[in-house]
Parts: sequence; C-alpha cells; structure tokens
Amino acid sequence: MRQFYSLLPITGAMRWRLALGLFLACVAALANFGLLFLSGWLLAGAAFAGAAGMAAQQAFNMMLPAAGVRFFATLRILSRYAERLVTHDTALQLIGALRAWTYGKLAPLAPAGVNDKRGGDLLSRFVTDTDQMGQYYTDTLLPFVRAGVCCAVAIGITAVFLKTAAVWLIAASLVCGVAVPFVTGRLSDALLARVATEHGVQQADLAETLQSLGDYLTLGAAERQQEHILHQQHALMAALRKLAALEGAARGIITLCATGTTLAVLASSVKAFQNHALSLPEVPMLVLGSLATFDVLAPLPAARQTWGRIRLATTRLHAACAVSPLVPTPAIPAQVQPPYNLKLDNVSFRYPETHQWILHKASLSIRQGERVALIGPSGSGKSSLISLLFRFYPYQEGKISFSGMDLSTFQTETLAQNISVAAQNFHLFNGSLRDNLLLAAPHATEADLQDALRVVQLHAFVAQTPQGLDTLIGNDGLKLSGGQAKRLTIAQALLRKTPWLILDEPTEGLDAETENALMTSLLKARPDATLLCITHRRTVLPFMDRAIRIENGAFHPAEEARA
Ligand SMILES: Nc1ncnc2c1ncn2[C@@H]1O[C@H](COP(=O)(O)OP(=O)(O)OP(=O)(O)O)[C@@H](O)[C@H]1O
Repeated sequence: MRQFYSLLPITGAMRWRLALGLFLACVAALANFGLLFLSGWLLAGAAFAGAAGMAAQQAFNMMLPAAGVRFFATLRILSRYAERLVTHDTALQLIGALRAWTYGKLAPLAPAGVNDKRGGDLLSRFVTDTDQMGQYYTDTLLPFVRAGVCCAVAIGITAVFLKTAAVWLIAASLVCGVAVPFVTGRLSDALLARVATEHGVQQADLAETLQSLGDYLTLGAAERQQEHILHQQHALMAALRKLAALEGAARGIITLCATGTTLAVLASSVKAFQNHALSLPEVPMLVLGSLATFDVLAPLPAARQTWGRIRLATTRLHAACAVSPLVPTPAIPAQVQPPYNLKLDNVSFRYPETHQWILHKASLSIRQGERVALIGPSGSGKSSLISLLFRFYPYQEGKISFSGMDLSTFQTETLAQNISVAAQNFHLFNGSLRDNLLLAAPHATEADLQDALRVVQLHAFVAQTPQGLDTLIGNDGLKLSGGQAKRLTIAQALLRKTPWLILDEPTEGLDAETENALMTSLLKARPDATLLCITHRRTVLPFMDRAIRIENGAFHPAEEARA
C-alpha cells in the first residue's frame, strides 16, 4: 500500500478539512449513541413513574434525561448535516486534486509512454479509479474511525454501569468491526480484481465502439459487437452479484450478532437489576445503547470492500502514471537561441522494443530560413523524424542539435514554442473552427484568424457557412472534408508564428489549383520561416529550396527539388 500512502502529500491544504470531517462524523455518531442511551432511560423512567404513582415520580428526575435527549437530538441533526457538507465537499476536492495529479503524470508520457494503452482504459483509470481513491476518505477511513471512537466510548460508558454488558460489547465489536469485515473483505479481493480488470476492458471496448459506430456497420460487425458488449456486461454483473452477496452475508452476520448481543446485554442487565446493581431505567438504557453501537458497526464490511477497490484503483493508476518518460526531462532546461539551425550527426534510431533501424548513422543539416522537402517511400521514417525532434523517443547513437545546442538540453515545451507541426495524424477537437484555432493561439485576434484561413485557402469556405468561424466541426473534425481538416491544422501551425514550420503532407487531397494557391500564399505569409515539408507530391517541390530523400535509414540529397 506504499503507492497509496505516497499520494498523501496531495491532501496537503485539505488536511484540516479532512480532520474536521472526521471529528463531525464522530460527534454525529456519539450524539446518536447518547440519544438512544438516554431515550432508554427516559422512556423506562417515565413508564416506571407513571405506573408507580406520585412517590416514584418525585424519586425519578425526568428533567435531566429529557434535556439530554433534546440536546443529543439537536446535536445529531446539526453534526450530521455539517459532516455531510464537509466530508462530501472535501472528497470532491480530493478527487479533483487526484485528477490533476494524474493529468500531470500522464501528459509528459504522451505519446510514446501511452502508445500501448487503450484510450478507454486510460479514461477509466482517469475517472473511475480517481473517484474510487477519493472515496477512501468518506467510505473507508471515516466509517472505521467513527466505529473505533464510538465503540470505545460506548464500551467505556457501559462499563461504568455494568462490566458484563461491556464485555459483551467488546466481543461484538471485535466480531463485527474486525473479524467479519476482514474475512469477507479477503473473500472479496479476488472478485474485486476481476471486476476492475473486466470494467477497464469494457470501458476501453465501449469507447472504441462508440468512436467507430459507422465502421462496425460498414464492416457488418455491429451485431457481433453488440453481442460482445452484452456478454461482457453479463460477466461483470455475475461478479458484482457475488460481491453484493458477500456484503449481504456480512450484514446478516452483523444483524444476528446485534440481536444476540442485545439479548445478552438485556439478560445481564436484568440479572444486575435483580441483584440491585442497576436501577430499572438503566436496563433499557444499556440495551438501547448497545443497539446504537451496531449503527456504526454495520457499514464496516462495505467499508472494507471499498478499501479493496481503492487498493486496486491505486495500483492501476500507478501502473499508468508512475512510468518514467522515455526521454528524461533536463533538470535545468535550456532556452532556444537564434539561429535556429538543425543538425543530425550520425544519428541511429529505432523504436523501443524493435530491431529495425529507422535511422542508421544518418546526418542532416537544415539552416534557419531554408525550405526543405523531405521525401521518401512510405515507412522510411519521415514522420519519425518529427517524433525525434520533439524528444518523444530517445535515439541510440549520434547527436541532434537545435540552435547549436544538444536536443537533450531542451524541454519538449521549449521546442514546441519554436517548432509548429501540422502532423499527418492530427486531431481536431469537437468544437467550432474558432475554438480549434484559438487552442493553438489563444491570443490570436479575429484578423489573425482570418489571415490564417486566407493563407490556407479556407476563407471562402468559412465565409459561405452561416455561422462562419463559429461553425461546429464535429468529433475529430468529421464535418469537414479531409483536405479542409488538414488545412485547418496548417492554419493552427501558422497562427503560432514559430520560426520553424513542419508540414506533413500539407497538400494531400487538394486539387492542383488550391495546392498552388496554398503553397504560394504560405511562402508569402511566412517568408522568414524555416519550412520542412514532408511530401509525396512532386508538385510541392518547386516551392522548396532543396529536397532530401530518406531511404534505408539515411538522408540523401534528391534531384527532384531542382526540377
Ligand atoms: N510508435 C512506433 N513504434 C514502433 N514502430 C513504429 C512506430 N511508429 C512508426 N513505426 C515504424 O517506423 C517506420 C517509419 O514510420 P514513419 O511513420 O516514420 O514512416 P513515414 O516515412 O512517415 O511513412 P508514410 O510516408 O507512410 O507516412 C515504419 O516501419 C513504422 O512501422
């Protein structure tokens, strides 16, 4: 459980609120105990006084228990209300802090560190697991602390009146507060692990199914997928039913135990009354007091089950987050200085856990302001060069320098401030054209947005849509054509106004006229920018100063650019 406790610093500023919530929960439970305890005394005393007449009425002081009952009733209501308010608010804050921690851990791992994880499973860890870990406070810690405090006080007070009754309560507390929750908890652990794994797989499957509904239909696989989801759901329900049965059995044992203990306390109290060791009103007082103790013991089996869930959630979250980035972040990151020249010196690179060299002793030099086309067969490593430049993957040999300094001295964020990429596998967010553009350049003005759209030849299209820049583009830009979506990503890159622009297949899917207009206005808009164009299209080459071919892991000057 080291992993769980390593997260404790997250609670930081919330510690006082956490302690206040625990205190209020204990006060509410003790008020409940006090209320039942005194009610027993008051009811029995009143009945006894009514039956025995005037003399007994004077002998029994009704005012004291009546005032006590009123006090505890009011305290119970107020402390319960305050407890719910404080504990639930703190739990939500805790979940928020855990999510921020998770995001902070996951973000630097992308994309290389999360490549092997399914999106839906990560989402499940990000949402469900953090939720469950946040529940540690309200659903595990709080019930156990409350039960511990309340049982100790109840046993202590009972012992003052009758030692035998206190012994019964100690035995019941050990059985119901320790043995039952921990035995049923151990029995639940394996089931909980199964549920957590199946739930993660189901979430991942569901996320992928929802993203690809159309593809399942066109592949004729929709019905099979529906059956698969149903089958998963049945398996999950079966495990959940077993967990509920275990918890139900535990609650049943506690109810039996409560009945048995209450009868035992009643029997020993009656005996003590007959021996003149207890007064008559004290008999129901001890019986109701022992019943009140079970109010705090009953939730413990569920609290122990939740603890099992939390342990699994912590392990799952750590497995996703506690991974070191493939490329370590420099302790003191360097700043990029002009001139922004790129140099690869005998660089060899292959992806982790693969044998094929993508680059093998490859050298390349691009000076600031150059316009270079990078060509080569599919799979030759053109896009991989971008990943290397952004330090997503480590290279095994050689040296890469940018602006005269080793690439390893920069943070990815610093490089991103100087290099903009319109990647081949881009993602557009489900929002408006404006939202997507402003994501790249939050401070861009309306005029900047219009200029960028003009350069990428999207202005006419945007002008004719009724909502203009506020047109919604759908999930992943599905309401745009492939060419429009690609040009939107080029507009994003342009808006960032970085010294370097890397465009992966910028004119893919465009007709010759639009391609020509885009390349002409791009060069006019950014005459100073260093441009690296990854392309298969010969028509782009006349716009470039030179072309480089990548083949068999090495860069070669290409004749095509001089055409
Ligand atoms: N994350 C990865 N892990 C392992 N291998 C990868 C990974 N990404 C790419 N590859 C492999 O690296 C090689 C180069 O891929 P890359 O995407 O750089 O090629 P490319 O020249 O850009 O191709 P295309 O022109 O088709 O876009 C391919 O064989 C590919 O299978």
